[in-house]
Amino acid sequence: MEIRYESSPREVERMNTSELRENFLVEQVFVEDKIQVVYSHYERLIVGGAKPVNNSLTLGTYDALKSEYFLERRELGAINVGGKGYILADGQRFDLDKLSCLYIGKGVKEVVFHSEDAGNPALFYILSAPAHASYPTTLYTKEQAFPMTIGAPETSNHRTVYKYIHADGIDSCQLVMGLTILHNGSIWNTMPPHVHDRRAEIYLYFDVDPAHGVMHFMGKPDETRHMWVRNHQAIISPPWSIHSGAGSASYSFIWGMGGENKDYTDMDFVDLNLLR
Ligand SMILES: O=C[C@H](O)[C@@H](O)CC(=O)C(=O)O
Ligand SMILES: [Zn+2]
Repeated sequence: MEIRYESSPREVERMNTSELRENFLVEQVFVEDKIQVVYSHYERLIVGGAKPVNNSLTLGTYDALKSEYFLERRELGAINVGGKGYILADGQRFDLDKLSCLYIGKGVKEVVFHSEDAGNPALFYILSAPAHASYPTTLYTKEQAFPMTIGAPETSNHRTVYKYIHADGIDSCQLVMGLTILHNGSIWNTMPPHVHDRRAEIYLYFDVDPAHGVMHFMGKPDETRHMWVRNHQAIISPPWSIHSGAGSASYSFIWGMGGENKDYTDMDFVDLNLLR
């Protein structure tokens, strides 16, 4: 498991492209027949992916956690961005079509990821946060996820937001998770941008055409930086940073957070005149 430490706004101001990418971009989330994870010291979020193809994949624990099993002191959300699959949580089976989300609570000892069809494997995106209590393991399909359409074609940010794990959705300790689908022809996510110093956020870009990409913007609103991001890559966004992107074509992304509250609407919007 790779460990990523925090960087201060002062450090980020001085980073060049490769330093920004080393600190904030996760280049490979899905590796065939592996569970791949990165431990971020921002809110101690663990981000990663499980891509079972020829075998099922069991979520083991990691040295850095000093725990008997992964979810001993953690909770986890998994969203499938690939073909049909299922997850066994202590033996109980949950089927996940593309864009279904499974929340797995603290205390579940065995988590196993399966694909239905090796020819079209499931891609389980994983986000996990420390947890102090156990909430029920719960599945939401995309249809259950409170779709909300925002933005407009005129501003190239027309998009539908699906909220799965949050204050009014699936219960959790601190994990918040959902996804956003850009409408055809719209390219901007989270524009106008916002910050929420109470929560760190992690993005996974998906359904990005391989011939295209997304320019992702981060940094303090008056000190922005950018990174070119491809399909199935993740971005770690510090609490003080904006997180926004413009694609060379439409795309989708999963957003997930941990921190002080689970209130999706708690965002401090940035006046576009103040961006630098
Ligand atoms: O804090 C919330 C997250 O940044 C995302 O929900 C924003 C988003 O999906 C969007 O505006 O497109
Ligand atoms: Zn946000």
